[in-house]
Amino acid sequence: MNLTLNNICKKYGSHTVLEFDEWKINSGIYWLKGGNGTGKTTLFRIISGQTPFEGTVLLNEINLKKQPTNFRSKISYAEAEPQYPLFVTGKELLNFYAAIRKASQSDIDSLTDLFEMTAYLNQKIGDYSSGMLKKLSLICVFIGDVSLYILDEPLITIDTASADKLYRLIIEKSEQGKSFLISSHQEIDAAKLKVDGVFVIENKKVMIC
Ligand SMILES: Nc1ncnc2c1ncn2[C@@H]1O[C@H](COP(=O)(O)OP(=O)(O)OP(=O)(O)O)[C@@H](O)[C@H]1O
Repeated sequence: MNLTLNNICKKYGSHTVLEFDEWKINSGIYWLKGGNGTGKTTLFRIISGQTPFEGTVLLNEINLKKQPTNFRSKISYAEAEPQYPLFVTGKELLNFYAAIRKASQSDIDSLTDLFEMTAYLNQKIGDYSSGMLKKLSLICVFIGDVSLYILDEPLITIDTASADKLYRLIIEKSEQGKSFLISSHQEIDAAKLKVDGVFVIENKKVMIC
C-alpha cells in the first residue's frame, strides 16, 4: 500500500484547516495523535473521499479525484461518531454492507460473534447504546476486502475487552498485508498494538512524532 497526498489545502469558509505539500505512507499501522480541532477527522474525510479539497490523493497510483469509485473500493472508513438510520436493524445494515462489499455471511457472523453483537442484530439501531452502535460501526468497517482501514477514534465508548478484540483484529489484518490509519485521543497500548509510525497535525501539516 502506498498513500500519497500532494499540495493539500482544505478550508471551511475562510478557515484553513490543512495546508501542506506532501505526506506519504507505505503499508503499516499508523497512529494520528493530536488535540481537539487539529484536523484529524478532516484529513480522514479527505482520504476517504467524503469532503472536497484542493490537491491530489493517490492510493497505489489510483487517483481519488480521477477514479473515485475504484479508489473508494480500496478504503474502509469508520467515523468517530457513526450515524445510521435509527429505524433499520443491525442485521439490515450489515446485509447492506455485505451486498455492497460482496462479503460472505460467515465473515459477518464471525465479526458479530467477536464483538458479541449477534444477540442484538434484530433490534433497531435507535435502541442501541452508544457502545453497541460503535461496535456495529467497527463490524461494518471490517466487512469486505480493502487495502486501507481508516479508524477515527475507534476506542471511544467501547469497553476494554472489545478494545482488546479490536487490537487483535487489527494485528490479524495487518499480517494479511492490510494498512491502518487510526486516530485516538487515548494512548494506544503499545504492549497490545505495535504501530509503525505516529503522526500529529501541527500548523495545518501532518508531522511525524
Ligand atoms: N463541516 C465543518 N464546517 C466548518 N468547520 C469545520 C467543519 N468540520 C470541521 N471544522 C473545523 O475544522 C477544524 C478541524 O476539525 P476536525 O474535526 O477535523 O478536527 P479533529 O482533530 O478531528 O478534532 P477532534 O479531535 O475534536 O475530533 C476545527 O476547527 C473545526 O471546527
